[in-house]
Amino acid sequence: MNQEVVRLTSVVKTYGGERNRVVALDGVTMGFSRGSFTAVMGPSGSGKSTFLHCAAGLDRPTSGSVVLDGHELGGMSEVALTRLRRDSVGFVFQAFNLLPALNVLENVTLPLRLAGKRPNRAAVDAIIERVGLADRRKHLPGELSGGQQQRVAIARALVSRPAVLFGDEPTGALDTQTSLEVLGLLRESVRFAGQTVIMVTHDPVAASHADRVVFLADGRVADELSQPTAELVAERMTHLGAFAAAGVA
Ligand SMILES: Nc1ncnc2c1ncn2[C@@H]1O[C@H](COP(=O)(O)OP(=O)(O)OP(=O)(O)O)[C@@H](O)[C@H]1O
Repeated sequence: MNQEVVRLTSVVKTYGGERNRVVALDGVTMGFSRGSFTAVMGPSGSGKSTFLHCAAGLDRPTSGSVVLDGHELGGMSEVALTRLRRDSVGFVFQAFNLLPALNVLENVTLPLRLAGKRPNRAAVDAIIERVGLADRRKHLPGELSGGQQQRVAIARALVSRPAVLFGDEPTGALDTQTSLEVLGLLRESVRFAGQTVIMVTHDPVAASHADRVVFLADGRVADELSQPTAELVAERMTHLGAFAAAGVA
């Protein structure tokens, strides 16, 4: 089934006023099917974060439409939007954003408890097991490695069974080996649990774990790659001037 979970149509997002207008997204049209893993790449300032915020209902486009999990976000009230984000969206950031005084189990179940839902013990245990932290359930974040903390954040994002998991540089703070573990976990959640993942990254190796890479440049979709390899992704990025501009290549 190739049902779309997120669709952006002609999305424009501008910041500033008459005199200092910045066009962050300049007519982006893009769909994401259920159970797909997409990486979003592009040079610095190309609109990746803005895209993520608009697609996830954290920010409203200036014009155009965003449909998330069957809901057109345009006409929704703030309350309805908050509820939709809570029920349909999971987030994983570069910074793990765990609560330091809560243990693994408490951090993972926090979104459910905040939503007034009683956590299903078996389901929570299963997700903690899936991220490989069954023997760390009572540990505090400060007692875990960076990779383990990010795995807690992923478990927390997945526990409410979101329609989409959004990642904003989820491996940005991790070393190469730990990044691979975290990417493997995301890949697994797509392959075996049918999770939809949309991840912004600067790293061609991270992007190569996705099914598809979408390249943004100047707020527009500049290119797309299916079944990417790190080499092909790096080559496309070089074409977009990303690495040259960043002084990487
Ligand atoms: N709150 C804001 N106010 C004004 N301009 C903004 C704001 N947020 C982003 N921009 C501008 O919009 C454009 C796109 O920014 P965005 O952060 O989406 O890019 P990005 O691709 O995520 O960049 P990076 O890779 O450096 O994080 C940039 O020119 C940026 O300066």
